[in-house]
Amino acid sequence: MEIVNVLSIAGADPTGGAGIQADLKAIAANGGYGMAAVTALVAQNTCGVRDVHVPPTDFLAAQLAAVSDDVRIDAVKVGMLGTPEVITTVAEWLERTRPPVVVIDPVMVAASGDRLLGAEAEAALQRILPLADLITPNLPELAVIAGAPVAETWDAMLEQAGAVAAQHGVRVLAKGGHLAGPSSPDALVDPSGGVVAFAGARIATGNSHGTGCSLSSAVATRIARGADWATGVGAARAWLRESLQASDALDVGQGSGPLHHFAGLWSRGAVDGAGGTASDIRAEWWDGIAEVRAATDALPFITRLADGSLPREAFLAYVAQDSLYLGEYARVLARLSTLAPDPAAQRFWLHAAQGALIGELELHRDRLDGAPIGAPSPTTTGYTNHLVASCSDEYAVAAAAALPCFWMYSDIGTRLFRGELGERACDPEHPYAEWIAAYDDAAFAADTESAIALVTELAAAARPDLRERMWGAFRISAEWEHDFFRQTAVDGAGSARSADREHLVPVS
Ligand SMILES: Nc1ncnc2c1ncn2[C@@H]1O[C@H](COP(=O)(O)OP(=O)(O)OP(=O)(O)O)[C@@H](O)[C@H]1O
Ligand SMILES: Cc1ncc(COP(=O)(O)O)c(N)n1
Repeated sequence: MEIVNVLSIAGADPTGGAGIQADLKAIAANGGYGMAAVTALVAQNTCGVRDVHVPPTDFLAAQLAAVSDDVRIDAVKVGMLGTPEVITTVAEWLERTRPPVVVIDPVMVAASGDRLLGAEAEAALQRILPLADLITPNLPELAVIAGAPVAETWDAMLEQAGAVAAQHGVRVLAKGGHLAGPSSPDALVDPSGGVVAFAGARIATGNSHGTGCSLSSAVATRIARGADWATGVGAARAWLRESLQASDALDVGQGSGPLHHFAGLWSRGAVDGAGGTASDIRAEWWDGIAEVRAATDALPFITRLADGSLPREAFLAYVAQDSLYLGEYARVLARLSTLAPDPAAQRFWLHAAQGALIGELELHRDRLDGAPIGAPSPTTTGYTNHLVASCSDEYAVAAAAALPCFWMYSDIGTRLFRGELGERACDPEHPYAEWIAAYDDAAFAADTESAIALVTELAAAARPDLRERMWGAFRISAEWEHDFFRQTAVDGAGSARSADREHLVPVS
């Protein structure tokens, strides 16, 4: 989905709880790109308003033109307007630019009781309201617009909202935050009289500075993203309630503190869980198994494969276990294909499963000449059991478990072929020259890159707990890769499990 651009036209709150500062946070938290043109600078904090400076309206007009001359605007939220001149400036700009979504929060009085709209501007407000798709008055603001006493009951609130909606031809979200009682319901009323009620228990907190600003920005963003009005208001309210519920976790000021705009996002992992990009994860995971890789390089099986001194029996024992392993690995890869959520990943794993089966057949037929393979060793069984068990977790974990087989094998194979693990490996007379050459398979290298990209992209998009399980499964598989190479490299000093020693050929 295209990221929507949402412009707030409102006053400023240097403590960040209301006005444009709250709007920008609310827009971001609800999935939009936030922009702000400032109508008034307000010297305020959580305890109250100290001073208001309204810059010349020419300058406001210049800000608005600077935005609309350059940027596609998907929605506008209008907050504090302050003076009749500001109202006229914004109204003229709205008439000229006709943004697709306009939400006006007719801010008049701060929660602290300080006026944010001059009495003389209340009349001018009537001019701008019809330019809105939705207005979001609280009860005192609704009363001023309706020219009636403040509604004290839900029914009175609905009646006033209905009258205002019909008079100005706009939807009205009448906010019940100021109603007495244990609930804080809102009502979305359209000009033809339709009402959608939103119930909600009142949240016990003294920190509700900026709820109105934040709600109207959230609704504008949700609508710009394609929600219908009832759904958009519902989603914005759900987010607001979550943020209000968490507001006591902040420690901002002595008075009525702000909402915790990002409480939900943070708890779902956007900050501490941010694990970086796929390429960060690639580097981190590869570094994370550096010790296992170094230990694998140093195994007698690898060093003696490289220098050509590996006994034939040990080599064949390895081939037999590898063949057994690949048969099971192919099943795991095929299972990954059935778990994959998209066709590209589904195809990739199926292709990899087929590659593993072909590898198994070739090993069996060409290297072992059809001789009996025997049973899987405890190490082979342990490794494949780990892969199978990972398939009982989420797809991403199973995919992470399958990765070291590609990655470590391809890495060792390439370095072996290039002589980086011993120059003798480059000698055409090397007893395993043909085997070593087969390691340098471009198609396997390409598949390895695809597997790394697939898994690290999954990890980058994963929730923190899932990413941690992925890393755990990956790390354990890397250990098994090491053990798998080690099992045929027993030097008689008990470096492998005794059961492995019994049916594998020691190298010494
Ligand atoms: N204590 C509360 N518990 C649950 N919801 C609340 C509470 N206070 C306000 N709300 C909700 O917050 C939104 C804003 O309502 P409110 O009536 O407070 O508007 P407002 O007065 O314009 O806000 P502001 O505090 O920014 O001036 C509404 O959706 C309302 O239902
Ligand atoms: C710039 C600006 N705009 C709006 C409000 C209203 O918010 P609240 O009623 O929560 O103080 C505010 N205090 N400051």
